Amino acid sequence: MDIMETMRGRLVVSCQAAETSPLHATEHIVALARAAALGGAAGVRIEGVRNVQAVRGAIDLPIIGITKIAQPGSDVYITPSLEDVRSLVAAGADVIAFDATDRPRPVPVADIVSEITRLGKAGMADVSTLAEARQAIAAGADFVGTTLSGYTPYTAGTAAPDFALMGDLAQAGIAFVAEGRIWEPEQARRALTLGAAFVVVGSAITRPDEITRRFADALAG
Ligand SMILES: CC(=O)N[C@H](C=O)[C@@H](O)[C@H](O)[C@H](O)COP(=O)(O)O
Repeated sequence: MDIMETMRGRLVVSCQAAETSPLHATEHIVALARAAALGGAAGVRIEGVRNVQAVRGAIDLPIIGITKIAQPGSDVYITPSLEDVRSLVAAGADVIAFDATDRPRPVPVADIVSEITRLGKAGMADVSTLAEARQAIAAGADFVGTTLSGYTPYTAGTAAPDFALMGDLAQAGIAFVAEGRIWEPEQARRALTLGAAFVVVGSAITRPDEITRRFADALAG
């Protein structure tokens, strides 16, 4: 079956850990991915070539692969280069996600998309606005993710999750994935009713430090 169809209407879990997290090591990322698979995830989103390779060897689910590499003179850090695309594909990623925001970037979106297509993989454009989504689809991306809403200067402070953007994407007929700042199962369900192909949840499932802080802050009043 088409890789996208296996994830349609279902949950994909982003298994990532910041460099400062006690879960940063590859073995922990693999454990998080295994736990996601046990819990019923239809796919995982994994950062880093080494992590993608290790998770590929551990579970059978589709992998959305990304790198996060800071770029000099640019705020774009999700799969910024053609080399990142090639390494992620070689490591076993099924879908390559990349930053498609309208910010200065080392490599044009169209070139990233061409490389993903050349390698026979699906391209997921992480965007923050409807205009960026239109541009990414015009450049050949297979679908977009709402991943970066709230993270560009021009979307800072938007409601989380960005249901308005999801509604706009649906109305424009753009294939989209709901990702970013989803903390409740009810929000994930609502994203599907708005037309999301599938829903990606990260922090609320795989970042125990942030989950702890949420409870601790609630008690601190
Ligand atoms: C903005 C950015 O860099 N987002 C990253 C993209 O891969 C991850 O840090 C997020 O955890 C992921 O998108 C899932 O979102 P959330 O953790 O909010 O469920």
